[in-house]
Amino acid sequence: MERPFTFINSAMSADGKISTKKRKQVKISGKTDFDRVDELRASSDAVMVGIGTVLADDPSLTVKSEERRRRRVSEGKEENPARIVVDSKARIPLTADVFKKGVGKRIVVVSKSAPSDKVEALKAKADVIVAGGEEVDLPVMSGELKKRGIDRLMVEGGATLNWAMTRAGLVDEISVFVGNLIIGGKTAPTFMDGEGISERSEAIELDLEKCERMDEGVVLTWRVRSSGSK
Ligand SMILES: NC(=O)C1=CN([C@@H]2O[C@H](COP(=O)(O)OP(=O)(O)OC[C@H]3O[C@@H](n4cnc5c(N)ncnc54)[C@H](O)[C@@H]3O)[C@@H](O)[C@H]2O)C=CC1
Ligand SMILES: Nc1nc(O)c(N)c(N[C@@H]2O[C@H](COP(=O)(O)O)[C@@H](O)[C@H]2O)n1
Repeated sequence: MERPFTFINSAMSADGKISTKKRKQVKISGKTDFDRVDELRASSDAVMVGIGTVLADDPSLTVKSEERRRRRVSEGKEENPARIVVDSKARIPLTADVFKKGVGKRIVVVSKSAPSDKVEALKAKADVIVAGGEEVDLPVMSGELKKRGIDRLMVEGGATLNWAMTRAGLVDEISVFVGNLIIGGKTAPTFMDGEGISERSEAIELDLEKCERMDEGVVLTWRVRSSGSK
């Protein structure tokens, strides 16, 4: 099934953590990197996060630069890319910032196990896609997004969704800002959590595309070697 070109962008500490042991958001990126991320959002058709990120950070996922929002409008697009939350059980609060802030489409992807009253309530705020039985079926979701005209999809975490999307062969490219700090803590989320591998042969292979020094850190861009067919 056809799917969007999909890339993950994240910011991690030098020891691979993306937030604290209390799952509290930390500023890892510097000013230049936040600007790079804003451009990535502005040039995408959609920005996606998992429900864990919404519950932890309550992000708005909007394009911050007014100039970039204007550019999108001059190209016939909405000010912000579609904002997508992967949320099997429809746990997203109706008051989440992703609904409150900025103009543009919202999509919540739930599974059949989501309570129907909450799904109905969400329909007033977002386009609701149902994919999968217990948890969201990510390949089905990707196909549905493509059908809705999403050709370029940016995934902004968190740890569980990054792993699940990559393991499912749905990710083409990964960029990660590695900042000049150590967070530590064995329970702090890492760039990719999920189930992980037991053997080297199960590893997801990458090809390094670019390595640039930025702010007080570095941005690494990788191609995923054997991602699923588009
Ligand atoms: N530094 C950075 O760039 C970023 C850091 N974060 C941090 O990441 C943490 C949140 O990460 P997580 O708790 O791992 O949550 P997450 O944002 O990865 O969401 C995971 C949830 O998605 C749902 N889900 C639905 N279908 C799924 C499927 N098929 N496979 C996997 N998950 C599915 C599940 O409920 C799962 O618990 C927060 O602490 C946040 O601050 C989040 C985004 C970016
Ligand atoms: N790129 C990047 N660098 C950091 O240092 C970060 N802490 C994050 N966090 C991500 O940004 C989201 C916030 O988005 P809004 O500003 O609310 O639009 C947050 O949820 C993380 O996904 N990213």
